[in-house]
Amino acid sequence: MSILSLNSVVKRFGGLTAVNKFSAELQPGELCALIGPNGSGKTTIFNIITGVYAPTNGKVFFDDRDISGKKPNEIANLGISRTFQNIRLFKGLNVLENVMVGHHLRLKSDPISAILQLPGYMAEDRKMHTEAYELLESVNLSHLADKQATALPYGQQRKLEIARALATHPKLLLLDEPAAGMNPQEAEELMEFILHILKTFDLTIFLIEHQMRVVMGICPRIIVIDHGEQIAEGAPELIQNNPRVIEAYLGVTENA
Ligand SMILES: Nc1ncnc2c1ncn2[C@@H]1O[C@H](COP(=O)(O)OP(=O)(O)OP(=O)(O)O)[C@@H](O)[C@H]1O
Repeated sequence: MSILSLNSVVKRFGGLTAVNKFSAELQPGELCALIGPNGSGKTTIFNIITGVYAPTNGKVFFDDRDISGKKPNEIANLGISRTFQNIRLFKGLNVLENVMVGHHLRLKSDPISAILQLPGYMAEDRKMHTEAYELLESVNLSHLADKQATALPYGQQRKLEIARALATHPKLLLLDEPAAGMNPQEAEELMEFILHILKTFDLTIFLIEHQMRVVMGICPRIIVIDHGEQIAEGAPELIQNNPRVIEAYLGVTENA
């Protein structure tokens, strides 16, 4: 049974069709890439999966449940988490606190309990603190727990963003260009990091990435989109040699 299923999804912005009858299935535990030229509709697909946009047509199923057009917080609560193209860490918070913000999404106590620091809230807060630290340990970032998040080297900030997304205990993690702006050494470390969290957290990962070295290096399956339509799907060697892909994408924008 697939964990994510997109059935003939269409998204129009006025006269522009950003996504056109796009269908795809992800199996539990998969690491699958979504690639395509700039403006081909990749982020729009992530925005539809996470409820930022409702599809104009078509359906999205997660864990066999129809999530098309549901609100972002409902979808996050069902177990989908994401990172963004641009880093969105909280300035003024340290590394541990940034992860705790992710944990806060799962808090059961109401805001009044938090303001009055009632025992129930305090116990939850302590638990969250411990969990956030354990999460940092499991991704080898705990030595940075008290550092200002935005003062970290670029590659570490990217990892921290992913760690924060994991704090909500997602089943499906969407990574939007995690290697953007990374040098080869940082990209190499990111690849190891992604493989590590895939195993450790029992995840399914859907990854948008322009760095072909990263995509071809770690993703057993790749979906290619052009002008909002799926043009190819398969293992890296098949994708690399697919004439439609070469014409649409690889020959034009490959920057790895
Ligand atoms: N909110 C919006 N309103 C109008 N047009 C939009 C909106 N969001 C995206 N688009 C358009 O939809 C098309 C697909 O954009 P999208 O950002 O999904 O592409 P992408 O493949 O993620 O591109 P990139 O690789 O450059 O990030 C583009 O033509 C874009 O300009």
